[in-house]
Amino acid sequence: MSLPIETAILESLSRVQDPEILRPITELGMVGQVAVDEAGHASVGISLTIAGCPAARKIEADVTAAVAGTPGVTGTSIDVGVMTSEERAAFVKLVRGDREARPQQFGPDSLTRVIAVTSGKGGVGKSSLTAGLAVSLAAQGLSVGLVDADIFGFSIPGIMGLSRDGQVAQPSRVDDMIVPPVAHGVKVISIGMFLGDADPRKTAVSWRGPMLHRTIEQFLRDVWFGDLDVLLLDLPPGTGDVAISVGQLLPQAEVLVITTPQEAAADVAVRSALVARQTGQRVIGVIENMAGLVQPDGSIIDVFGSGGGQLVVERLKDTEHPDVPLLGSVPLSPAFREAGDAGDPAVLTLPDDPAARTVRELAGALAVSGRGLAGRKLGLSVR
Ligand SMILES: Nc1ncnc2c1ncn2[C@@H]1O[C@H](COP(=O)(O)OP(=O)(O)OP(=O)(O)O)[C@@H](O)[C@H]1O
Repeated sequence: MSLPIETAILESLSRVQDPEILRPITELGMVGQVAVDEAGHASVGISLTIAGCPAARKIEADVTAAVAGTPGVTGTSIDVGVMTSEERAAFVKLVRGDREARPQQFGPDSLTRVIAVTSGKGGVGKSSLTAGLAVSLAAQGLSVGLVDADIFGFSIPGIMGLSRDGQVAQPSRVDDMIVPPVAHGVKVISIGMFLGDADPRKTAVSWRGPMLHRTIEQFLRDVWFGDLDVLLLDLPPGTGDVAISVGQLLPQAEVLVITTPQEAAADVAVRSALVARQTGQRVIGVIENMAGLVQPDGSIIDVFGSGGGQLVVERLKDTEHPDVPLLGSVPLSPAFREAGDAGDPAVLTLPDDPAARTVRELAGALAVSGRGLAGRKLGLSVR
């Protein structure tokens, strides 16, 4: 016996996801009346959270395609409306859960693995590798968030393709819930998204410590990330206020240290790792970036020398921390840089590029290394 056509339409709509929340619109209270006349013409009502929300056009197009593609439907009319304030409040509660019961999204009891990426010097490729790891982890099916905590030097929107010609994607606001834009399957938040109409290429953020702390706190508290497998943070280079705030707010975070092969970069990278340790965070390894450039004839030029990654590892090892692995060495690659500058992460667009391949392999190793559940509260109770 075939399903009533209205049920079949709902079944089709259950495969339409809200592009920011990443859940089916049928679960989010966004589908209203579904009616089909005798000729097979379907009329479907959908309710969006706010008028003109960035995701609206995509939702409408996906709904139209899903309804039109349902067997038996001969025509479609989609009625797009906006939720009432009560419906919106119910939506926020459904998505975010009871806020009072869960005030801190990434507290020590959270099951999300938090990885902060640090470096000593600027320009060593920390943001590029953080973005590459995030995109690769998402491509492996994990639910991934990315916080650009490099407030003064934010570059994540550009690398993730969320900033084009001075226009940065904005988060949606549903009541007091801030919904981050999604790029390449990763939920991304950056101070660059809160500059209003200002062109981020010509705008500087110059804040002192308390303001920086509040911003990071707000990113972690008020931005809705949903249940993440992994949250990556792109820290500013060095050992400043943000690194200390992140250490205080996320003492359970694991820390990845990025360095170049130069000794001068290695020295400062060690210092930023030591600050992370002082706040209780665990250094899970070192990645050397901008290592040997492979020439067309197969020979390798060590533009930035060699050995910096190993040097950082040796200096971070002591009796209390005997295992600090050198997780990998990412070669210099002009194509990797061009892809990042264009906002098209090389890990997706350049499968054979040696740098992109190494970053994907590093993400694969991180995904299986997990931080484990030993010694952690799981929030379970015996009834
Ligand atoms: N392996 C690589 N090969 C070639 N270019 C690279 C590589 N890694 C990064 N780059 C390029 O180097 C430049 C600096 O990288 P990125 O912005 O990621 O550094 P950063 O350490 O985050 O700097 P800052 O902390 O100062 O923002 C970018 O143009 C990036 O595309």
